[in-house]
Amino acid sequence: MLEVLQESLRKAPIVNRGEYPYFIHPISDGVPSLEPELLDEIAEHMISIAGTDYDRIVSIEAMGIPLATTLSLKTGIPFSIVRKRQYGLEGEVILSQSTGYSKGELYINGVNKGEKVLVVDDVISTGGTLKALLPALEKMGAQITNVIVVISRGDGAIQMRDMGYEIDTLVKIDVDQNGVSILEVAGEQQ
Ligand SMILES: O=P(O)(O)OC[C@H]1O[C@H](OP(=O)(O)OP(=O)(O)O)[C@H](O)[C@@H]1O
Ligand SMILES: Nc1nc2[nH]cnc2c(=O)[nH]1
Repeated sequence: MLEVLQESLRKAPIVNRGEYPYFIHPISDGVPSLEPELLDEIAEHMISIAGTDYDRIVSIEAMGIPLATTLSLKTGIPFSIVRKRQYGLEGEVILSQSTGYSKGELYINGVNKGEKVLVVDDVISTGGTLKALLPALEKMGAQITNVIVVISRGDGAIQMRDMGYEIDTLVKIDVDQNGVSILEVAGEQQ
């Protein structure tokens, strides 16, 4: 299951961002090369979880973009990207994002009241990004059908469950100076 993803994670190099051991991977960084085979495997798995009964795919710049694009091409469903840049359009919603290594503002445009949305992203770590985004989408009147994140590190997904949000993750990993260890793969018994 998810063999291409697992193989690529085993090869991921680590760099330090301050105290934070940061893994570098095609899905989370677009580096060194994002292969169609990997995008296809992930998008097919996401569709097997979420189906296609939603009006919009929502993801976050930068590395949500290839995931949302692949899903959109496969499903024919449009997507909106939550940006780190302000546009000042009517209805734009501003929220504060905090991750293990950065803080900043996010700007939501294009999500309409009453829409069913699928939220996808590349990584959940502290959960800071989704803790800000999911309540904001609900406040805008969106109905979140599924939230799917490719790579889970740390306990962000568990914290989100305690807040009442179920996050599907494809692979759970641990990261230290030596590399990535795969702890759990979706659909596989441990
Ligand atoms: O669970 P969290 O601690 O919030 O971390 C997860 C977030 O971190 C990454 O984004 P990043 O802000 O690094 O942006 P990028 O996609 O532009 O690299 C990732 O795409 C998530 O959005
Ligand atoms: N690429 C990458 N993205 C992340 N988002 C949260 N943690 C990480 C990490 O270690 N690497």
